[in-house]
Amino acid sequence: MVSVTQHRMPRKRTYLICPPEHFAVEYAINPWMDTATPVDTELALKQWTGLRETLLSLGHEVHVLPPEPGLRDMVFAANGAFSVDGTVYGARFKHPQRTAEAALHREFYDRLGWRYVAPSETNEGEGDFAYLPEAYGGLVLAGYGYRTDPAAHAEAQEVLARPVVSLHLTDPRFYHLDTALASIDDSNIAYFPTAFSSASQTVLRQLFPDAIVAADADALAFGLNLVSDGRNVVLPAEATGLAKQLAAAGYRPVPVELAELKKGGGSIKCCVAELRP
Ligand SMILES: CN(C)C(=N)NCCC[C@H](N)C(=O)O
Repeated sequence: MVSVTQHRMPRKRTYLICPPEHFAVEYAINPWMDTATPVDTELALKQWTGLRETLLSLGHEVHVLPPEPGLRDMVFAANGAFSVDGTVYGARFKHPQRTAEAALHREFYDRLGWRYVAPSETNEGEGDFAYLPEAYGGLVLAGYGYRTDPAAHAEAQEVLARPVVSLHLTDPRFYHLDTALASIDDSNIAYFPTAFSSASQTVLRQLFPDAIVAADADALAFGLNLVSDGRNVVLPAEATGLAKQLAAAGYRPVPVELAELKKGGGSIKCCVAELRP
């Protein structure tokens, strides 16, 4: 019998998502992508619609970015920017196949009237940046090793005026921070230690002694590619062990099936950008 120690309070969020109407695997820029494996775009769209309905049913505000023909990975909306307190640090994609997405995200924030800062350094938005508003007065965690250049961490710190902690990703299967680490509420995280260098593991242990540590099977099921409102944790249905750990810690796991998008190397969090006014 699991004892729940705490009742977690949700906080209403605003999200940006983009339908996988043009999703396909026509190039391979991460170890999960295989151009020989066919993609069922209709199934991807059906699963994505389930994700959208789940976010709405939890009471969140959801904006939809129109997809652009030819931009196969645009469904992974989290990579388009990173915002904190109404300031948007724009993305600059590493791979040319995704470069054009950044301007479409910029247009979205311009329409909202948010302050948008164009980056000089390569960075893939919320794929490699996470924000914890109540940790240490407001802390940014940032990944590097595969996509985002460490120089972008210093740039983000200047733009967002929040301390940025650099974390070194060392396993190519976990090529973005959000494949290996997630904020589960405003001050705590869940993560998969062995995706990080041993020095970064030490830093994470020091900063987050109460973190939930994911097992290999859940991390490989992209279990950490989750979206949490502080109580409801929307995570891939395959990550059953992590769901149990979260429930034991007082969170409410909300499993969602999104397996078709895993063929592109992403899951729930990759599809959901959080807008922080
Ligand atoms: C959690 N992840 C990895 C993301 N935040 N984004 C997914 C990007 C997938 C895309 N094919 C790419 O390789 O860029």
